[in-house]
Amino acid sequence: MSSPVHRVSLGDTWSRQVHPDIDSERHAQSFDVERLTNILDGGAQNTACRRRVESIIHSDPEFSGQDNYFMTQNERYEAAMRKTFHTQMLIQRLGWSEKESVYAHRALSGDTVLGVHKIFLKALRSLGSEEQIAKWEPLCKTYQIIATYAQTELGHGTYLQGLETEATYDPATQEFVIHSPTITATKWWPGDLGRSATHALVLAQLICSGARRGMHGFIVPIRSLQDHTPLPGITVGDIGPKMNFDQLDNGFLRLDHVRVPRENMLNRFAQVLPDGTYIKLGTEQSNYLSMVVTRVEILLGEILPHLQKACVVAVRYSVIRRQSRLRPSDPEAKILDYQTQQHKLFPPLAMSYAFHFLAVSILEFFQRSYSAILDRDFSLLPELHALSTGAKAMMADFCIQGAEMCRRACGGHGYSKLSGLPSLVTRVSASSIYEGENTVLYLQVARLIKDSVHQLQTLTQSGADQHEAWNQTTVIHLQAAKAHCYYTSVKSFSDALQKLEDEPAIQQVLKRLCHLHALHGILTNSGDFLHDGFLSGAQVDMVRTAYLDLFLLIRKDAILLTDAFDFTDQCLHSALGCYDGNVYERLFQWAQKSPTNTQGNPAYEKYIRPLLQSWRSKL
Ligand SMILES: CCCCCCCCCC(=O)SCCNC(=O)CCNC(=O)[C@H](O)C(C)(C)COP(=O)(O)OP(=O)(O)OC[C@H]1O[C@@H](n2cnc3c(N)ncnc32)[C@H](O)[C@@H]1OP(=O)(O)O
Ligand SMILES: Cc1cc2nc3c(=O)[nH]c(=O)nc-3n(C[C@H](O)[C@H](O)[C@H](O)COP(=O)(O)OP(=O)(O)OC[C@H]3O[C@@H](n4cnc5c(N)ncnc54)[C@H](O)[C@@H]3O)c2cc1C
Repeated sequence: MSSPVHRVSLGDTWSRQVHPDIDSERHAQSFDVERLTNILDGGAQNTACRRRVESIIHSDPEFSGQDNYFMTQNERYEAAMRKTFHTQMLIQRLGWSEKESVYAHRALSGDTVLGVHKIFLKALRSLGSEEQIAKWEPLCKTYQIIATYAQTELGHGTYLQGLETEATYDPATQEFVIHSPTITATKWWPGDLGRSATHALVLAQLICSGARRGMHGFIVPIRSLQDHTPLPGITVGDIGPKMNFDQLDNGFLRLDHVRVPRENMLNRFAQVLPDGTYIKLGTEQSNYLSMVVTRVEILLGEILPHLQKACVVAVRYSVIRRQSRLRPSDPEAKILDYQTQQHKLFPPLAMSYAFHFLAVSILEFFQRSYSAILDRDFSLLPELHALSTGAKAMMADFCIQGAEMCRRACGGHGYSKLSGLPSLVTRVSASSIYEGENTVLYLQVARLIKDSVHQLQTLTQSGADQHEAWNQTTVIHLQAAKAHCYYTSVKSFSDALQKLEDEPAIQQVLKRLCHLHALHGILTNSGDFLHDGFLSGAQVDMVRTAYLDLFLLIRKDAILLTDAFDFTDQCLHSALGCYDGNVYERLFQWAQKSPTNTQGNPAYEKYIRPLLQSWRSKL
């Protein structure tokens, strides 16, 4: 079967010939892959639009990422900035919409920068007044300024009430004096801050009329728009090498009594009048809204694609890799035919779909409730906060675990950067931390849950201090929150399947994944189900049997289920995961490009040759 006509191949020697071992997996199609792709995209028009964008991106050498694996941090940053620049030029020249720029980001596998500039823009729209949006939004959208979101400090990331950066109002000049009073007040981590941003939304403790008013956002110029040098009172730089995100200049920022006009405090939910009078227009947590917005948006845009791509690479590789024999008389087996390999890969594959439908349902809830919240009707904010924090924590956890399982399922070649899997694992690993550390976010959800409350009440009634009682029950709260979040992922998957009545073949295939996802959740937590008598041992055995029986049905559709994500080979950037399955030829050819093979051996003359000769000196 030839590649689908829309597919943008790597265009190298092996793209023209599909390996028979993967070709055979695409012959007996039990469902229409193209229709499933359309469902994942939210409609056939979106699929067509996405592919047009991908075709433009992949046909332009400016966007090539083929040398990424061999680059230094500096080279990665410059290459990512080049792609970001050219993407912005394309958007301006072709008049691309927000949707098309999202598709461009996907095509480039997030190998761009200025992502936090977009977070600044969302925070401006959430926390800024209409006047402030009217002033700063055009400057942002046309990149007349480059902004970052500077909340986390060296000393605090989770506990926002502990942030030390101060914004003291001076009624004499109607300015805020923004200052980093201690070393731990240094802003630390904000993306695009280290070398790119000209402005920062600095989250600081507001002090006015002699009182501390909590965390508010202040737009602070940090670099000259003429020559990009730091402005007076600003110390700024890059925080150094990280586990991944090499292309991103996460930075540090110290402010030495930097003055900004009163109009630079984002004032949708609070105002400071010229005389310093503070007027609260929202709740204590209104200024936390920007984090809710980002948590909802990164589910589909940043976190989930890493798991989906890891599944595509590992499943495709698992029908090419043959190792050992199922029976002595058989040819070597495709490793995907081993039950243990299915046990490694099918739960993450099922999660890749479950989390897609969960994230879509949360995005829909967000779109229904956001405008009301902006109008200061906060009735839906607690639910939105609980949903977004729970989903972000759970999806981050399972995408990290699942991507790592996919990497380990590919043996030695999964350890090679050329597989694309180590980069997926180390990049998605950040998602358990950014936009809120997972444990802390789960505990935000746990406020909703019965058993843990019972324990809390027992402790409080026995005289324990309320805060100590909370701390002494947080492990059980965490378990309850995780169970609750997993349940919501099964429920939203099941609800989504109800809407597929007119696609029976797709509904049936996805129903198997939904059942697998649910049964996997029970099996990995069977102790809890046995503990409170919800299931007997015999019933857990039935769960295991049903779980393993599903493998046989899912196995025949596995390649098609990964094809449906419709990632291009360039986007996967993997010698193991290309559509055509020619793994070994690509691994060998890509390795030749490594500088270790093209720049000679610097150690030979200095060390290897003397070492090889050293025995002579003993004679
Ligand atoms: C290339 C792109 C790469 C991907 C993007 C990377 C970008 C990364 C950007 C960042 O990382 S920005 C920094 C993100 N930092 C955080 O998310 C900080 C996490 N910490 C918090 O969210 C809060 O400090 C925490 C919820 C942990 C505690 O809040 P509080 O210290 O105010 O105390 P508390 O837990 O008692 O919450 C007080 C009330 O606020 C409510 N609340 C807390 N957070 C809220 C929220 N976000 N929205 C609405 N309500 C919220 C909370 O439910 C509670 O309501 P109730 O009293 O009615 O129960
Ligand atoms: C790649 C990346 C990009 C980032 N980008 C940005 C950005 O653009 N802008 C920005 O402002 N920040 C950014 N951050 C910072 C990020 O938001 C913080 O690191 C995150 O909020 C966690 O805070 P922390 O690092 O201080 O960890 P801590 O809060 O110190 O957490 C450390 C440990 O303490 C535990 N802990 C903390 N509080 C509690 C509690 N109340 N109860 C129980 N346990 C607790 C946590 O569970 C965790 O195990 C980024 C971080 C990364 C890794």
